[in-house]
Amino acid sequence: MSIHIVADTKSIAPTVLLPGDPLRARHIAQTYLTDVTQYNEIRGMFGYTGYWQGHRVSVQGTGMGMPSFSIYANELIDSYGAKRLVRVGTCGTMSEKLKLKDILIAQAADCDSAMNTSRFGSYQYAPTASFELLHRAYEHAKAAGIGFAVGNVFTSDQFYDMHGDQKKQIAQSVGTMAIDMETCELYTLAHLKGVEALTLLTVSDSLLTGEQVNPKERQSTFNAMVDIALLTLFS
Ligand SMILES: O=P(O)(O)O[C@H]1O[C@H](CO)[C@@H](O)[C@H]1O
Ligand SMILES: O=c1cc[nH]c(=O)[nH]1
Repeated sequence: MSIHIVADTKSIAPTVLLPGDPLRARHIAQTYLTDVTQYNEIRGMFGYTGYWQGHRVSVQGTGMGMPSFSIYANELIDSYGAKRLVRVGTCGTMSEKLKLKDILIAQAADCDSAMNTSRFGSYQYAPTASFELLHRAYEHAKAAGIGFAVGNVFTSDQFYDMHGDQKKQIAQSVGTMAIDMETCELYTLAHLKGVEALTLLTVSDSLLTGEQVNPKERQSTFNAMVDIALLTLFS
């Protein structure tokens, strides 16, 4: 048991999928897993454990932003023994190479959050994915013939940012492809705690054109990302 996840120690698998939206956690559990049990409902941040093709896996909603994400990732690792964490999220594209509904396999995360400044001071740490998971995700995405790219994500503290245009320009100048709000914390914690981590992000909107995936289409595009995540983890 931990403060924000109230579950038996053994009720969470060592491999955990992490969507921001707890309803996406429920969708993944209902669509992909068998023998599912719901282990958490504290604060509506649903968590489930079940089996995918015989492999035990959990899926835990994390909320939006690094502070919320960090609470769930810390507790999953420290109190429940999570060893492989894969974020299955959404992002806004900032690159012509990454279209609506494509998937970004995030190799590293830029960040404007104060969390790593408070950890590392002026040392500019580079939060990166686990190479092995990244490499497997790349192979599976290529074999699936889906639209995807491997590149950096900018993890921002602010969805509505008065300096958003300026930050977008900086991100684009260094080839960073998309924006989310959690990956920097996932990759940092994974390195600090010696576990494996990867982020896959479906492009839900474009910072270039203002287009958005409509809610009906969202589910099927999320499914392509979850397929890649599960194949990456278990085959
Ligand atoms: O769809 P999720 O996984 O929540 O990810 C993205 O969506 C939220 C913003 O709308 C942020 O959490 C961002 O990272
Ligand atoms: O963090 C996010 C996620 C999706 N789209 C955005 O513009 N930002």
